[in-house]
Amino acid sequence: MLVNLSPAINEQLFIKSHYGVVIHRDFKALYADDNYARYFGYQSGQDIVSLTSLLQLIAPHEHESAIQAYRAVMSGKQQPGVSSYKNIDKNGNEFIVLTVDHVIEWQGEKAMQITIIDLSPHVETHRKLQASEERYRELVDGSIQGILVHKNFKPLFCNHAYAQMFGFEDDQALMNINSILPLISSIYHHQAQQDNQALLAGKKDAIKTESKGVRADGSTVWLSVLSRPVQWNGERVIQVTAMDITEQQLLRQQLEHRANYDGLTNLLNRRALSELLEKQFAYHQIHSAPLCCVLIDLDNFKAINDQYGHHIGDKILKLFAATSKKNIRESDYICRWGGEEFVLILPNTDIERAAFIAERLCDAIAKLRLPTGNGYVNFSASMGVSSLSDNTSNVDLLLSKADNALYQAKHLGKNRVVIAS
Ligand SMILES: Nc1nc2c(ncn2[C@@H]2O[C@H](COP(=O)(O)OP(=O)(O)OP(=O)(O)O)[C@@H](O)[C@H]2O)c(=O)[nH]1
Repeated sequence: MLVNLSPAINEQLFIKSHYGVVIHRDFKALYADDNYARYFGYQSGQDIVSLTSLLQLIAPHEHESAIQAYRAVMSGKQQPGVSSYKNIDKNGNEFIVLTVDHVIEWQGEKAMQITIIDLSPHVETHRKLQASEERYRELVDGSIQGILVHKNFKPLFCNHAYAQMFGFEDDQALMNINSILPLISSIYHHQAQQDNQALLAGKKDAIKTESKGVRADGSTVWLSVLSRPVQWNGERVIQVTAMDITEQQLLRQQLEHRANYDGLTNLLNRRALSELLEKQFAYHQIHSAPLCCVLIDLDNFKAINDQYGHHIGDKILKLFAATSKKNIRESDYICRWGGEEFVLILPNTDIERAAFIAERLCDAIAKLRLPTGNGYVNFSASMGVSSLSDNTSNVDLLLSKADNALYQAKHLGKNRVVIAS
């Protein structure tokens, strides 16, 4: 396009412009406005006109392409257009400008008019955005909460805390994996997939869960997780915020264990068994299924304690517990009822079978020999067996029937099993 412009019009048009304009022939400036001059650190357009060559303002490695483009456009081989150049100001600082070329007539001859557009406001905005992204990154990286963004479990972003929580060397190592599903314990996969779909479909705003994670070395980590949908490069994806609650979880498990298990024998304690017995009793009554209970009392325990000491008494209690566990099924329950008294619960077991199990345990106990500092010690147990029948209306009755049978076993000479009548 050939545009005719007089120097006066040029002056009026460009002097207050946000663009800088230069007109040149073979890179010798014929005219430059003050804006153009200022981009390059000069005072006025006249300073540019005084330069030997405009190539001084272009990065040396771009000289050749600038010259070729000039020749092609001036000869009509190439249409004038928009390009970007790396320019150099008076102080040697490099900056990138957008240039728009026009072929014009200047004082009767063709010349090249270049309008340069100052990209610095955009560059500044970009720089500020980058700075704010860096601040965000610092904030996120400084967070003790693990933060991860994923799309259908493919990681898009994660902070140091998240990578560390899962035992990765750094966040990049975690970002290299294709899916975070292997970092979730398999029993939680189905739930994780359902939650992911519900969040992406907008059925839920956020989901808070506790889940078990698998670290890079295969060990487990307990997490409190908040998942919510976020926009990420124009896409709806999931942001996960996770807290490592392994310590709290272990503490909770320990407290739960302490509340339900006896500290010495690690058998269920009386409180836990009372609850369990109520449930079993109701279930077996409803389903008319056989349920038996065996009350067990170690014989002459006071004498053992007196003769060998309390610590040997404790060892016997532990040995009894271990032996009992070996002699019952997984579905049976053994509990320390108190002192040297124990209760065995045998679900879905009729009285004949229960008597057989009790006899077998009684024999096994009687055969045990515990070494002490003063030779070996033998011990025995007496047992009373009761079963759920039509006239057993509650748990207490089931236990008291077993207790009566146990009393008879003691009365008959101990180290024996008596079945409640
Ligand atoms: N070592 C030890 N002894 C305990 C523990 N709990 C209860 N005992 C003791 O168990 C003994 C039970 O004594 P008794 O109730 O008289 O019964 P026994 O000596 O076994 O007599 P029989 O039941 O008639 O055979 C008491 O001396 C309690 O101190 C315990 O945790 N460890």
